[in-house]
Amino acid sequence: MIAVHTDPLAFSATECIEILGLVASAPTQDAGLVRQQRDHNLRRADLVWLDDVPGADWVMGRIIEVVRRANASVFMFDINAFEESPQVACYDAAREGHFDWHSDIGAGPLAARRKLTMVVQLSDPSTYSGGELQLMPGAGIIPARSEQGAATVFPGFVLHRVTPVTSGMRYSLTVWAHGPAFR
Ligand SMILES: O=C(O)CCC(=O)C(=O)O
Ligand SMILES: [Fe+2]
Repeated sequence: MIAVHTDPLAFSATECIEILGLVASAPTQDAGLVRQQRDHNLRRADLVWLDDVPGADWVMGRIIEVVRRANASVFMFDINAFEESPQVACYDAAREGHFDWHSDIGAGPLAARRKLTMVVQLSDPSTYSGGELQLMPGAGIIPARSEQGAATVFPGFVLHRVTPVTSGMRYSLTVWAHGPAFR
């Protein structure tokens, strides 16, 4: 099975800039983990839930299209819903923004139903350093593509992390697709 799929043109640079503009005026909340635990050693990022952002409906439409395409061509998982709001995270060098190794499938009622994760790179990679999304589907580490608008899609059980941002700010959009348990 291919464990990590990239759609390099999921969003255009212009669209990413538009999303960042919408999010800039929305209130943030300190990023929690699955089940709302907060462990700053594991994750440091500010979060905006896209469902709370006026004018962002079109983003969900695109997300559904990109995830459906990736699932139909690569994963063929049984997926039936997007049950959590997409989130935009900001990892800031001033806070050593990062997210240590984790998988996205958790014990909560929603997190337990996560099947696919999609992460979209919203920032121009020339505007920050560090902040690399890395995946470990097997023994080795696979770096995600970092181009603005590129989407990385992977099963929610795959270990991944974001290395500390050392300069600038990195914004990402994360969404989960849900369905019945793997079997
Ligand atoms: O920001 C990223 O690249 C990854 C975010 C992530 O892993 C998560 O929200 O679970
Ligand atoms: Fe994650």
